[in-house]
Amino acid sequence: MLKVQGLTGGYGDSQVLFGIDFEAQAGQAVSLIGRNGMGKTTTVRTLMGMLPARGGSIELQGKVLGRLASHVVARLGVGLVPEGRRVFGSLSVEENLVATARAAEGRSGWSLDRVLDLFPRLRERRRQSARTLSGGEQQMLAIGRALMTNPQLLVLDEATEGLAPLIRHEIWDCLRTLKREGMTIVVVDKNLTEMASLLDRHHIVEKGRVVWSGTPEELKSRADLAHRYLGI
Ligand SMILES: Nc1ncnc2c1ncn2[C@@H]1O[C@H](COP(=O)(O)OP(=O)(O)OP(=O)(O)O)[C@@H](O)[C@H]1O
Repeated sequence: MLKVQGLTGGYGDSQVLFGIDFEAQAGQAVSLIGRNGMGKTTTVRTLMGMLPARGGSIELQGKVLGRLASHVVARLGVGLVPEGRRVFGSLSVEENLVATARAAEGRSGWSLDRVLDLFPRLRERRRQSARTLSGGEQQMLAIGRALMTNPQLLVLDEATEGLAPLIRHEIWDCLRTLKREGMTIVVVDKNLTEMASLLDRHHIVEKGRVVWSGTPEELKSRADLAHRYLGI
């Protein structure tokens, strides 16, 4: 479904990615983990076409991305839940969701009703402006908004950052539901224990490269890796 090989990139003169390799099979959930500043968000931005890939390749269902504009990447079926949520504060919950809606081509897709079924809290607050929502509710809205684009691949950058444990659990539950329904998911996150039951594979990013990949069980048995690359 998604295959990233030897991806290089960065900002202006500063190279951040030195050869990122990872893949997600259809229906799998995988992570990019690693300490701050190692290139996870830069990988996500490059994947989404927000930064140009300088070298290497990104393939989504056999189509080559990497030099496509972000709206084209979105149209090809990649939904982003960006770091910092970025909901439209002055719009209502419902307006935020409808703003990104795009019909699924030939698939039974996400509708406003289906997103509000997934997040009953958003249904209760559908007429409220997004800025009046709690952080957790804004995160749900950011996920709902990405779903409204009817993605085949959902990419979440620090979706649980700064949220209370109960809300984090709701978000992980929702991602498990989406995975059961066949969604392919890439998450950047720090909560290794909470992610374990969702993920098929972790990828550790260190200085712009994927230096290790394996299952959550394998990572758990390698205290040396957690210490060396994750600072725990
Ligand atoms: N807009 C930018 N312009 C220039 N350099 C940037 C920009 N954004 C990030 N960087 C640099 O790129 C490097 C990788 O940052 P990135 O945000 O990808 O790290 P990360 O692994 O996602 O960590 P974090 O958890 O802190 O977001 C860092 O050295 C950072 O300072």
